[in-house]
Amino acid sequence: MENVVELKNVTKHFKDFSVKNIDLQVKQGFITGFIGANGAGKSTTIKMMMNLLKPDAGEINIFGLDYKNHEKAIKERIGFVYDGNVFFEGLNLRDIKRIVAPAYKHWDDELFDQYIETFGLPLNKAIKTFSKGMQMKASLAIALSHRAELIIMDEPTAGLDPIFRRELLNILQELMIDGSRTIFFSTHIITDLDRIADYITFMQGGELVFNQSIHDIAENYALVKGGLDLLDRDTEKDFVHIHRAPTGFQALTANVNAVKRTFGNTVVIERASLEDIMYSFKGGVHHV
Ligand SMILES: Nc1ncnc2c1ncn2[C@@H]1O[C@H](COP(=O)(O)OP(=O)(O)OP(=O)(O)O)[C@@H](O)[C@H]1O
Repeated sequence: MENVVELKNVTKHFKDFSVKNIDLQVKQGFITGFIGANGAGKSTTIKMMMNLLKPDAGEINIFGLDYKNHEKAIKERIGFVYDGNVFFEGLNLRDIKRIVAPAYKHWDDELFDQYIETFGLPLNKAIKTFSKGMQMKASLAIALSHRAELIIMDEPTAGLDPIFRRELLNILQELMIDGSRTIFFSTHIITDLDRIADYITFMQGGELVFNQSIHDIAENYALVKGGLDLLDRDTEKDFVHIHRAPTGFQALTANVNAVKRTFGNTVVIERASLEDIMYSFKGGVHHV
């Protein structure tokens, strides 16, 4: 199976905000980074993927199964890691293991002990005494100990120091070696993505802007700089966003080949970073 997660036309309305018509496929065996500004709808989308929130419309399939008929089977195969204390605060990891293990068919006690040791976590200390990084590691250890095929994480690196963060990213990368696992995680830390992501899902204002491989993004997106006299109604069609200044324009294109055809060597073309792309879309999705 190529797509582990499939969202078709998924919509969720809140009073002042909607996630609209999301079509998203998450590919098996890859790490997908989920980006978007504050309030773009990332957590809402992740909650729908986890069936913690029901969509108002659309379809969600995980491992080709729907939640209506296969919730238990799906959840067995997902590890959910998110920013916040998932556990009862007074408990320690030994208690948690006792409570959580029977819930999973593929729970592996030895693997759990191994991760606890690798992550340097104490078994007997109450979770409430754990730092944010330790809590994240505990949550990940549990996800991994039931041999989750799909790991979904909502901002797992938020609030972690750079050393912990890099350690976590290395662990995630090691998990991918056998090729069968899939990781989908949201983050605001773009350098995390440069380090480990294969695909980027970008959401803005409740809409999906794109879901593309890092390679395709680098091939297609670019920053273009040139004189204002080059812009007119036709040439502007090559851009998703244009910033005009008295000295010239800077624009983002999603089709660098079209720009080359239109402008030849009258413009300067530079690589667009993910940050450049996010910034250009900040006013909302421009349908081009
Ligand atoms: N249960 C809810 N009821 C009403 N509005 C909600 C609810 N949950 C989320 N929202 C609104 O939906 C919007 C998107 O929120 P969401 O948490 O999905 O964004 P996000 O992309 O994860 O943001 P951040 O990066 O800041 O965590 C916000 O405006 C939020 O206020």
